[in-house]
Amino acid sequence: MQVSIKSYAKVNIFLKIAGKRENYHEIVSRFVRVKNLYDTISFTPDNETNEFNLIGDFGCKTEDNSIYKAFLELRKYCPKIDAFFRIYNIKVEKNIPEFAGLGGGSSNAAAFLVLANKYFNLYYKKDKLAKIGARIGADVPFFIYEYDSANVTGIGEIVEEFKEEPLNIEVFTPKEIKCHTGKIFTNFRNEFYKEISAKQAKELLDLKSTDILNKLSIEEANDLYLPALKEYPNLKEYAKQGWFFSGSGSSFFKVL
Ligand SMILES: C[C@@](CO)(OP(=O)(O)O)[C@H](O)COP(=O)(O)OP(=O)(O)OC[C@H]1O[C@@H](n2ccc(N)nc2=O)[C@H](O)[C@@H]1O
Ligand SMILES: Nc1ncnc2c1ncn2[C@@H]1O[C@H](COP(=O)(O)OP(=O)(O)O)[C@@H](O)[C@H]1O
Repeated sequence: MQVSIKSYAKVNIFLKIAGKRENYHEIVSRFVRVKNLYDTISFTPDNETNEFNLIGDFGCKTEDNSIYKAFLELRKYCPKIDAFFRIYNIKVEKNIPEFAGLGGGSSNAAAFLVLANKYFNLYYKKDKLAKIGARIGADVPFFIYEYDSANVTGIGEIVEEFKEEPLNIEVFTPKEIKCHTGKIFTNFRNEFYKEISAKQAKELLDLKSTDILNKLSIEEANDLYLPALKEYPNLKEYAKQGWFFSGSGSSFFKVL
């Protein structure tokens, strides 16, 4: 019986905005899993609290944790997990930095759903798990599908596998800069707003990740880079030649 799972980080090879949807923005993006950066989530049978017990080095309260939110969503479909998680802990070995544009919270929620689906023999299809996951965070559906590389559109709910050779990605996260996604989108909307055309979007979505990075500058690849730089000017110090910016930051990455 599988009792643990790797919860990978992602980077956005490119991230363009295609429009507004209420308080959110529609994205056009290539997501790639980072195979050498992951948390490990395990179910361990030594919970003596008789209540939901999440163990790990998190920067937020359990009630705000994406894994707890995923547990609450899944419990609506499968009430028996409530009793199970009074006896079992959820233990997380945390390696992915938070507020880093690496999708750690979303990845953890998705990994929990994928592991629970197997552990409890639920046999939910990926599409159903992705719909459950989308209620927790925009990037959760991508991680549910477990693709190495995918085109992600909408507000993260449309995920299409992109077949390409596996990429070896190096990530650098400036420790002292914690990027707040909401604030960066607000900057984008107020001062940097632009939309990618359907034609430009298709061109990027069809290109291999390495070709995209050879073609675009850091500013061109990620529409949130300049709004992030406005909010956190120190980011500039880390923007070395050949490095790109992931999500709403603060991580930079390059393909080795
Ligand atoms: C833009 C991405 C790309 O991967 O950035 P990172 O979080 O990885 O940096 C993600 O889709 C982010 O997803 P996630 O981090 O789940 O965003 P949320 O917490 O749901 O959103 C925080 C806030 O950012 C804004 N927001 C978020 C996503 C989106 N597509 N449009 C938005 O305008 C909204 O104001 C929202 O209230
Ligand atoms: N399991 C989790 N792991 C990491 N961060 C989490 C988790 N659950 C909730 N969060 C919260 O999510 C926010 C940052 O999300 P995260 O996914 O780590 O970064 P980013 O959105 O930059 O990719 C923070 O407020 C963090 O405390």
